Amino acid sequence: MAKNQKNPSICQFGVVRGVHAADDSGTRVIVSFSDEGSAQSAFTAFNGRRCSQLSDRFLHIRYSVPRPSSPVRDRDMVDVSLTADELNIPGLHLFMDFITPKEEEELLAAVDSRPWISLAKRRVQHYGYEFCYQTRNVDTKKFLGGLPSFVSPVLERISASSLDDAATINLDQLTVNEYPPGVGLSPHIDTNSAFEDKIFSLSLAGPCIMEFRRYQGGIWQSDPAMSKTVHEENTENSTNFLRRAIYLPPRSILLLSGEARYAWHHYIPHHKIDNVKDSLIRRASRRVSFTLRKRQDGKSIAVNDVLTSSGPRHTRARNIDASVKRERDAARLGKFVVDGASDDVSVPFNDEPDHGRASESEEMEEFEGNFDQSGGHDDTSGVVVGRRARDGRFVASDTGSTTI
Ligand SMILES: O=C(O)CCC(=O)C(=O)O
Ligand SMILES: [Fe+2]
Repeated sequence: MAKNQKNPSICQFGVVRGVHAADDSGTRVIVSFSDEGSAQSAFTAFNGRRCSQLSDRFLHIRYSVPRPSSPVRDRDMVDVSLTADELNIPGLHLFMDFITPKEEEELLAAVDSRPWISLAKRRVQHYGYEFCYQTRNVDTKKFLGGLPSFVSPVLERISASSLDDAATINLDQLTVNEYPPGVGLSPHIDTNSAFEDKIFSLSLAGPCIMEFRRYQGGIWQSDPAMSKTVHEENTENSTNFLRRAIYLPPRSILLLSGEARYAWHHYIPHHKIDNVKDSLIRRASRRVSFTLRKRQDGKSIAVNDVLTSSGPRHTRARNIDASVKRERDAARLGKFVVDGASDDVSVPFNDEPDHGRASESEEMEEFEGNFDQSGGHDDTSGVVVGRRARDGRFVASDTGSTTI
């Protein structure tokens, strides 16, 4: 903005560290000052005023300030892996481009032509068996019929894949989840007694990251002879856990089995933007996932399946028969033996976001939110919008300027 009589120059308010387009619309620009006072002065001078160089149109300005990084924020950061090898959780596999873009389109069209069930924050569809969110179990009385034909190509590909004994898995339950940007899933382990070992999750339409937590004290043993006494503990309040995260691009399929399925809680952070290898990647206008599972046939017994009580943050362990469970699980799956913690105590499955610490991506989301308020939402899903500098500041991808 040139200096003239009507419009002062932005440079007169302080050191400008960068000016760059906020998006492709050509109507929004980000000006980065070296300090907040300068931004505040520029805001006061320009906001709501006409701009002669823009045909006397009004300027609408908002500004954001990076939060200082704190120990809490550092703790919140977790490196996001791009491959299962890098993530290094036994039993977890990620296959890129499992389906083609055309197949993805067809799957989305198929579910969009069918009725969605609206939960608090996201929409779902169930096929095969209905999943009950109160009990976190399938309702065996509600057999909805075989899986629909639109999912057959996916099932065939799973069977034909090199996955361990994939051909023998008769997947019979499908949950379709649709997540708007900013909506994730709380930490949980899919109920043991409801589903068999292998759980597949196909990502469509947009990316997200999935995080994993393994509470300390547990060791995964494939040798049943190494059985130990299992004590119960509510892991919900424990902060003593390992964390890992992996990036799930659209058209990839994730397989959780063994340790990954039983010993690690998985969840999707409630982010609009994910920090992946120091790139900030915007979530799409939606992410749709197909979670494919095999219902337990009732012969296997699992214990400590967690039921959600009336309060969202309370869990209740259903102790069926720990010794039977240990034997069966050991024989069938290997054993997750825990010193001082039960193996299947899950944080309740609910649809509400975690109201915990703000994550470093959420800081960026506040910034992002400011632009959303000023209108003109563009769906630049999966687009790298910038990167996170070591000192915690957001750096835009095109100019390298620090935004305010
Ligand atoms: O959306 C996903 O990929 C995961 C869904 C999930 O974890 C579940 O339905 O249990
Ligand atoms: Fe799950």
